[in-house]
Amino acid sequence: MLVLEGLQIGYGRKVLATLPPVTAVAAGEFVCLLGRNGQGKSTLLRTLGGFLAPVAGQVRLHGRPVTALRGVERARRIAVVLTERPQVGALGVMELVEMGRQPHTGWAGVLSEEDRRIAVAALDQVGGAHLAARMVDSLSDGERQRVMIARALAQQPDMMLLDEITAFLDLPSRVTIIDTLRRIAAEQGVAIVLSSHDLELSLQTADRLWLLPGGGRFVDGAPEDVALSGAVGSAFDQENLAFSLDSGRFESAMAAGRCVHVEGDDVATLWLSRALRRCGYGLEGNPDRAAHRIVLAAPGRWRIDDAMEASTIAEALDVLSMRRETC
Ligand SMILES: Nc1ncnc2c1ncn2[C@@H]1O[C@H](COP(=O)(O)OP(=O)(O)OP(=O)(O)O)[C@@H](O)[C@H]1O
Repeated sequence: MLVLEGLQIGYGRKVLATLPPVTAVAAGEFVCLLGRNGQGKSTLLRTLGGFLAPVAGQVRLHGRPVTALRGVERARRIAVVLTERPQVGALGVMELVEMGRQPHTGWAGVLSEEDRRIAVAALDQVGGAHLAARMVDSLSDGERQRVMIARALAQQPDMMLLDEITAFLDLPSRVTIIDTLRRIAAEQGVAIVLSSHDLELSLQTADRLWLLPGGGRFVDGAPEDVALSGAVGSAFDQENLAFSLDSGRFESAMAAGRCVHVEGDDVATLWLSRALRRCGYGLEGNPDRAAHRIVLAAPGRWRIDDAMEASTIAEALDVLSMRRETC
């Protein structure tokens, strides 16, 4: 559906990223775009939508350059959701969502029963049905974000470009919205590119990850391949923070020299690992590479094979009120 040919994004002579000769996105794919502040996520989204000319190369949607799409045709094919607060004046929520149908109405702009049904369903899909009678300027940031996503869904576009749309949402809402978008991509064949700072959620949910690690580079792959390649770490790691391949999370880099291996099949193993991380320990999957080995011998009971740091580790374990087993 979407083909990026020899694309370079940026402004004037300033090139932010150079993409491979050909990058294609199929209908139904859900792509998460990651990168630190200022690496070019919004610039890439604007370029994909045809709102900004590429420094080099071309973006084609169904074979046509996106820069050649105009007015209604662009609005039928491409929906864009930004984090910025829209200047909509005194507008009702339902009116705003129904605006998503405008590219599909005739020249008179009259909504049919079907248009209204689609708008209602779109608001429902983002869990916003209860907001239908509200005014847009009375909504919280998170509520407004749902309504903007609903408007984009009502547009029934071929491609959705979403720029940090989950920034204002609480965790359950973020997960729900991402699940909804994934489902819509798959069921309705919409290509979705979503920029995000939520690395862990993106790693878990994206069909594909696009990473802008800086230095003009662009990394494209399955989330697991991108993580295993070390690209996530090299893009985000800093002195006090490192991406752990063992846990798939960012961890305090201070932990690197204090590696422990935790053994046990109880759910407490997970929570013990978290407590240890918080206390500055790194988790190591391979016991031979760990400085200390902690064994959860039975529910609520633990022992440390290496006595050297037993007292410090004991402090971490105290958090869980676990009883030490003498060995
Ligand atoms: N119109 C412009 N002209 C020149 N440079 C620009 C313009 N707009 C943005 N930039 C610069 O391009 C770089 C990339 O900006 P962009 O907004 O795409 O980054 P981003 O990855 O989306 O960042 P963030 O995570 O902070 O939103 C930044 O250095 C920014 O200052």
